[in-house]
Amino acid sequence: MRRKLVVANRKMNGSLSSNKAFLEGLLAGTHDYPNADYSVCMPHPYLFQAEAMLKGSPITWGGQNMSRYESGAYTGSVSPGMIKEFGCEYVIIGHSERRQRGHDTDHSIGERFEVATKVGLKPIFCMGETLEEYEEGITDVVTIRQLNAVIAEIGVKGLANGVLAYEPVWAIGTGKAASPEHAQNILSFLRGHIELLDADIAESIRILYGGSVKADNAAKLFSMPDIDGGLVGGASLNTDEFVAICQAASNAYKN
Ligand SMILES: O=C(CO)COP(=O)(O)O
Repeated sequence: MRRKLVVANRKMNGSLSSNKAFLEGLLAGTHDYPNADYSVCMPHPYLFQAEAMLKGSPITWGGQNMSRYESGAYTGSVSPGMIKEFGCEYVIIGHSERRQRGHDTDHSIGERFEVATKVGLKPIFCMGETLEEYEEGITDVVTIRQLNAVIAEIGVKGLANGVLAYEPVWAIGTGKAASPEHAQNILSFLRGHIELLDADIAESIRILYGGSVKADNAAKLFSMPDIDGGLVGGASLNTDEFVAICQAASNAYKN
């Protein structure tokens, strides 16, 4: 059975003092829920703080994006190696908030997946359809296009170095999570696609759901067989709510 993974995507939120309170609360609050994995993706300036507070604990940390280049004249960008130097386990790539503003394309995200793994980071690769695409009924076409762009870059076996996340754009920050059945259908479809290429990778890879995951819907979402955890935005800004989501993940594994 795959262990559930719950990742906080704190987006562009926090401060040294509020992060400290959150991380302390998370360390204490998840102590009794050892049956799932937890990670916190912070804005780059706070990675040093995450490392200082979480090193040696079961909770890992990660970045929210990175350049696809190793170094050079890219003002304002942060390289994979820099993120790795702060002890990160993960880096989010392909988030819709970056795709939508035209920063990231299917191809450049595939490249990021590859360079992240080269420095030992595990990419959390996000896919998902817009509301228009959902209403058109082409969620499968869109997510497979996004997934195939990464597979084209790294090969199906390369997926083993990362985590996948299905995040329908219409569910992000709206309070309208996908139904557990819809999320399960899409995750099962994506896993089935991978299975055609490599059954072992399909069986072992973790696929998360993201989009308005809250304390009150987490247990139902995590009870679905193909949902291996959550990528949590807004609810990760409230320590108690995020800990409740972690508890749901830990309980789902035990059940
Ligand atoms: O974008 C998300 C995580 O990456 C989800 O955000 P919300 O949980 O705020 O909907």
